[in-house]
Amino acid sequence: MVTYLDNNATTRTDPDVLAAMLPYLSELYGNPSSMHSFGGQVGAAIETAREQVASLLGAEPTEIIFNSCGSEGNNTAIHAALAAQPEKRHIITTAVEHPAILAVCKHLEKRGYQVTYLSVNSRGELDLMELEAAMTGGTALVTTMYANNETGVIFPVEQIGAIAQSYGATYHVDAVQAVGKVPINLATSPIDLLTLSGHKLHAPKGIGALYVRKGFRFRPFLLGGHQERGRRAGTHNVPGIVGLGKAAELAQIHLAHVQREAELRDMLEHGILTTIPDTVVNGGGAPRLPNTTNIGFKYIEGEAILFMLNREGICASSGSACTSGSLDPSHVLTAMGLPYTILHGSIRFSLSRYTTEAEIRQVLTVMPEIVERLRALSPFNNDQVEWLQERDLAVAT
Ligand SMILES: Cc1ncc(COP(=O)(O)O)c(C=O)c1O
Ligand code: FES
Repeated sequence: MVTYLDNNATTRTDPDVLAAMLPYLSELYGNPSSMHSFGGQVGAAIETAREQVASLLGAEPTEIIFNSCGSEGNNTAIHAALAAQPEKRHIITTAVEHPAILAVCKHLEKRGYQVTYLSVNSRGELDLMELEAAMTGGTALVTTMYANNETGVIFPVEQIGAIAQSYGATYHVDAVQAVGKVPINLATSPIDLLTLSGHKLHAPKGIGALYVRKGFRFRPFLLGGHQERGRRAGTHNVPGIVGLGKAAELAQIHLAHVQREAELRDMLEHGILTTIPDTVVNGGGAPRLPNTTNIGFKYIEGEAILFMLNREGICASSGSACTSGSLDPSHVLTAMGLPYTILHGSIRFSLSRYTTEAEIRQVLTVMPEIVERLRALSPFNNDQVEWLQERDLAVAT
């Protein structure tokens, strides 16, 4: 068994979710769009799932569109917001978004759109004055994450939405990391569009949903059949949808106990910071998700720590799974203006409701020795540490 502390990359499918899905992978294989009642009974299960997801978000079932993943939700939301106000050609986003937002924005810049990338401070927080200053009558869309996948830092979405609304811009929130970890009530919020992804909340991979506020002039992204009331073509992923519904129901129950995850996360942070010198929690001073910690270990490479942890059966990450194939430092930590040694020596632990105290103790037992060994081996000998400290100072100013 592994000690799995990479839940922001993906989560284990809850056994109850799997059990709810199984009939739809076997005997209940009908197509919900068919005229016969064999397919129709499957349609009823989809509507139950829609209610379950809506309930977790404080939304109405008709405001939920099922799709394939968070990336699809983000692409669709940007497309829909621009189509709703085609005369407006300006988008505001942040420098720390997931690639499923940033890559779309880069693409749109090539197509003539103007994109503003809001900066963050060293704690990963936005400056709402910078947002206000960037807003114009030509701003079609403000799109920000709810919580950052690498640091867990939470953005003030209600305030951002109020500003967007006052300029007549659509507000989209990438809530892939937030749903199931913090309470969300869309009934009373200025959010127009919101993305979620099943595999981050104990449903399987390949299922997601987009919330579209009632009355929003929505244009579909995938064209074809009339599924999802003409808003997303493609035969329904019935088992995935049923699983997402069950996962949403369980997440709602779990939200009441999420404090336990925060306590284990704090225990991990505190243990590392007090036993290992030259360590820092990235985004530590900001409001954060209860399950995430991103810790910088100065003078060593994050990848080397991950390698050593892996040999102990411990799964962590150096950032988002999408970009971890590259050795470039994280764009999120870079945007926070962190010094060179932290940029290269940071790793993320992300917990879930399955995380146990014994697992946290295991990490706390092995970590000091791993860091000590790597620092002893580090090409940054003491002279270079001094050189790096100078470089950090130069970068920080
Ligand atoms: C903040 C954020 N947005 C979007 C995504 C993409 O979700 P999916 O993997 O379902 O496409 C992720 C997943 O890593 C994420 O963390
Ligand atoms: S989709 Fe986000 S890390 Fe891969």
